[in-house]
Amino acid sequence: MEVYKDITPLQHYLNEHKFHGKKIGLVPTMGALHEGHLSLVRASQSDNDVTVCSIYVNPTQFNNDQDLAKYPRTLDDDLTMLREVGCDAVFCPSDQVMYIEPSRTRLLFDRLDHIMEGKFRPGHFSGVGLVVSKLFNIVAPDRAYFGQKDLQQFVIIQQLVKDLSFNVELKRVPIIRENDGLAMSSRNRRLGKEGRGKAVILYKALTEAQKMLKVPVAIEQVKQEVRGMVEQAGVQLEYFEVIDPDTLTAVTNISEKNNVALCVAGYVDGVRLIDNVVF
Ligand SMILES: Nc1ncnc2c1ncn2[C@@H]1O[C@H](COP(=O)(O)OP(=O)(O)OP(=O)(O)O)[C@@H](O)[C@H]1O
Ligand SMILES: CC(C)(CO)[C@@H](O)C(=O)[O-]
Ligand code: BAL
Repeated sequence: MEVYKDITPLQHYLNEHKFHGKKIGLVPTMGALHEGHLSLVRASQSDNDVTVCSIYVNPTQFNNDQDLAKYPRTLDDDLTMLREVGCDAVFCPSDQVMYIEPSRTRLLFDRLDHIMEGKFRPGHFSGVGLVVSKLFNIVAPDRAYFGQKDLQQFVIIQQLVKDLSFNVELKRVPIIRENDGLAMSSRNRRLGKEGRGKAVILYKALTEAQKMLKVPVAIEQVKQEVRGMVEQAGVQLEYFEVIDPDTLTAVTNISEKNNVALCVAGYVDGVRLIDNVVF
């Protein structure tokens, strides 16, 4: 496996493969890898000749200094996992490589970032859009792989690709969960034993809400039940939204919709986690 910290040697490596007509898959991550990330790598491996995984904790998408400072960083273990899964190349740049000087470009996604993650993490999607654009320009992949866990991120990147004419095909990969249903997440590493026990309520609340929505019921009532369940378990609910997974618009009448996403965010002992189900 090739490991690149700088852009030019990575591009030499990629150009060689592109020259021979090889297809390139990109898996952008912030490291502290788990099975969720590896499923993205495997999806890329099955579609492409060469898979590049990027590992970069992007400061411009953090709206909270503590969240950035405490973000788990486990590069040596990450490289071992990627080697084991047979990833071809890793791009793990420093801040100096990614941002030669502080960036000034800001991206707005109109109503797409006025809700959920965008609402509660101001500036988050501007930073995501910026770093993903940089990665697309640096790697110029044929395909790029993102997890459904960050559903809003996926829809926003779809918009970015259309608006900026990036020549890349986006793939959404399903959520990988722990045995009890908790969505795998790098931030789960920050949970203590008690927090880990409480965290599963986010998934339980999503599955309960999904059951409630099988019969005609007011969405507001479902929202109240979810808030009650989550807070009863000692988890602070930030939002629970019922939306169209393709457009992110609020769903008010389930029976008229083919596709619905239930999205949740909450704080478990100070650690912010998100999850969703699409049905
Ligand atoms: N459980 C999962 N299943 C599938 N994909 C996932 C999962 N968790 C994260 N991903 C995807 O992996 C990519 C990199 O995500 P990231 O490095 O932020 O990890 P993360 O586990 O989401 O961390 P955190 O949520 O704590 O920031 C994203 O596209 C994300 O959606
Ligand atoms: C896409 C991404 C790697 C950009 O930093 C990040 O937002 C993530 O890990 O989902
Ligand atoms: N997985 C989304 C990256 C973040 O939380 O900033």
